[in-house]
Amino acid sequence: MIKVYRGELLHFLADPAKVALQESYQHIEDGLLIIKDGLVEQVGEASELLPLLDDGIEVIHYENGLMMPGFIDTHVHYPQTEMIASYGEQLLEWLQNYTFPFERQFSDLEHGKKIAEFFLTQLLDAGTTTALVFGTVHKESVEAFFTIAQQKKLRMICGKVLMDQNCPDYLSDTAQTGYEDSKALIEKWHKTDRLQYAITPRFAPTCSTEQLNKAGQLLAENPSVYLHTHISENTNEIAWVSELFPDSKGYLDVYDQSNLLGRRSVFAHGVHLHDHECKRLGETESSIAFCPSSNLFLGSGLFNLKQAQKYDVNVGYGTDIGAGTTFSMLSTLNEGYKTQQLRAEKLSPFQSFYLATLGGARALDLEGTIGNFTKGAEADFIFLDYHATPLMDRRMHHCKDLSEKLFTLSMLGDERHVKATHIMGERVQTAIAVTT
Ligand SMILES: Nc1nc2[nH]cnc2c(=O)[nH]1
Ligand SMILES: [Zn+2]
Repeated sequence: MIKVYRGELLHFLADPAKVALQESYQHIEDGLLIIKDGLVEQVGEASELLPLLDDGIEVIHYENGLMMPGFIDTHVHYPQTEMIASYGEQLLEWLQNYTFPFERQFSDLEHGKKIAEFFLTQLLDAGTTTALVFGTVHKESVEAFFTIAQQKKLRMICGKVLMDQNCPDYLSDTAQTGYEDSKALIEKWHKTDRLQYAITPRFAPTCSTEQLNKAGQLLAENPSVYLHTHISENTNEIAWVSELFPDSKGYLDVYDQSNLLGRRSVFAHGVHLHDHECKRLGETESSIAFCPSSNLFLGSGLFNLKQAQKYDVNVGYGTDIGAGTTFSMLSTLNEGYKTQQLRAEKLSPFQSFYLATLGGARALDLEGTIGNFTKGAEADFIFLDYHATPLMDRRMHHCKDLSEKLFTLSMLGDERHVKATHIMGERVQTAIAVTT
C-alpha cells in the first residue's frame, strides 16, 4: 500500500558535529515522502516526484510546518509517569522518598497496562515514536508495557529492573530470579513485532556484583538485546559507588568488570564522567542518554556534550520521566540548549534536532531502521506546525532561514506544535484519554 505526504521535509544523514553542516541533513521546501507498506520508499522534490505517481494516489498535503522523523527518547521510566513533579529532593533522597514506594504498584498487571496506555499516548502526542523504557522490578510491568506497545504497533524497547540490594524488600529481586525473569521476558517479547528487550540493572548501588555479573552473562547469551542503566548522575551517588565497590577503578569500571559495555549499551546521564570513562564508552561504542530536564530538576549537574563528542560517544536525548519534567522532546531540546549555555557551549539547532532523531537512532543501534527517511526505514514521522500558538506564529514570521525556524521550534515548541504523529505511515489517534 502506497501513502504519499507532501510538505517541507527535514531529516539528518550524518552528525552535524562531524561533517560539513550542508552534508549532515536533507531539507526540501516542497517535498514528497512516499511510503510503501509502512516503509520509506522515496523522498524528493514534489515537482520531480508528483508526475511519476500513479493516477488516483491520494497526496496528503501538510502546509506551514515541517515533516521530520519521529523523536527518539533514549531514557524514560514509564512507571514514574504519575510521580512527575515530586518536590524538593536530589537523586538518592528522591528515590527513597518518592520513587521506590511509587513503583510498588507495578506488581499489578492491570495497573501497568493502564499507565502504559497513558504514557504511550503522551509520547505520541509529543511526537516521540520510539523510546528506551525502564519498567519496574516486577516482570508484570514489562508484560503490561509490551502488550500495549504491541497493540499500537510501536517500536519500543523495555526491560525489567534488576535490583537486589539497597532497596526496600518489596522491590527486591535476587541475582537468580532477576536473571530468570529477564530471560523469560526476552524469550517472549524480544523481536516480537517491533519490540526489543533491554537488560536493566537499575544502577550500581542497587545491584550486587553477583547480579551485575548475571546481567553480563545474560547479555552474552543474547547479544541482540540492550543493556540500559544509569551512571554518574549525582556526586553523592558516585561517592556511594566507590564505597560499595572499593575494588573498581571508578563508576564505569563497575559495569565494565561485568562486561556490560557495548554497541547496544545505553547509560543514562553521565553528567560527571571522567575523560578515561568517556574514552572507554567511545571505544566500546556505548551510548549516553542526555537528560537535561531531569538533570536540572534533580540538581544533578550540567552534561558535558563536548566531552562525549570528543571521545566519539553516541549521544541521544532522554526525557527521564519522572525526574524529567516533560514528555516533550521539543521542551527537552530547550533544556538541553540552556544546559550547554551554562557551560558556555553553543548547541546549534541542527545539532539538537540531530540528537533527537538520527542521534537517538544511532545511540540505540537502529540507524537504517528509524531516525531518518533513508529508503527502507520505518515511516514513523511527525508534522510540526509552525503556527500552532500565537507566539510561535509571530516569531516564525521573523525567521530568515531553517536554522532560525528550528531554534524557534526548540525554544517555544511543545506538544501543541506536534500536529500529527505517524506510525509506519499511518496517522495515529493521539487524543489523550485521561485515566485514573
Ligand atoms: N533519574 C533517575 N536516576 C536513577 N538512578 C537510579 N534509579 C533512578 C531513577 O529512577 N531515576
Ligand atoms: Zn532514569
